[in-house]
Amino acid sequence: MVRAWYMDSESNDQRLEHHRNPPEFITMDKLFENCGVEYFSLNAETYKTDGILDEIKRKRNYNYEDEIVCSKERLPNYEKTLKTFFTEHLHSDEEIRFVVDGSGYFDVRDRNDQWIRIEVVAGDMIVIPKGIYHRFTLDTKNYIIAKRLFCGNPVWTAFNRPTDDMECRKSYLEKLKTGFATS
Ligand SMILES: CSCCC(=O)C(=O)O
Ligand SMILES: [Fe+2]
Repeated sequence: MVRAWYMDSESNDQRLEHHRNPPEFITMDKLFENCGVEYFSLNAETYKTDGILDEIKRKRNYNYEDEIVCSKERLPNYEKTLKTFFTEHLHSDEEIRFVVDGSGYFDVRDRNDQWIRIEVVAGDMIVIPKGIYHRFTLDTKNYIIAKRLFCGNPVWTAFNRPTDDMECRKSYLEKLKTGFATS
């Protein structure tokens, strides 16, 4: 079961859970309403044949797919790349990740600029909207494999905060006011 919670403001080890005291969880429905992050629960054992991932890809036009392995042995420039992932940034396209093995945390800024930590494990798929500030970290197990989906030719460019003049940022802020359309 996917979990998401508001983070404390401690700056110790980013790989720890960082709950507030007492913990404050948020459901995936509320997360979508709050900041437009979408969540799909898939079956990591059967996704190749059960048709659910295929249907999401078809409906949303995700015609590009590859796989990223984050582990000390297999991620090129391990330390540096993880640092880049954890630097607060946004993209001009959605960031779509489907976890097939391992686990990690996606942190997103809610509409009040508070960090929400989303714990992802095998079977979890999240869609981080374009223009939202976010970051990623491994947890203490230091291992995740995720499929990266994309509409068209992938662009992974990260724009570090602050980058508030970008069109995608402005349209994201507009959606915060008008609401996120359900797909
Ligand atoms: C779980 S995917 C690893 C992180 C990543 O690809 C990203 O932040 O862009
Ligand atoms: Fe990102």
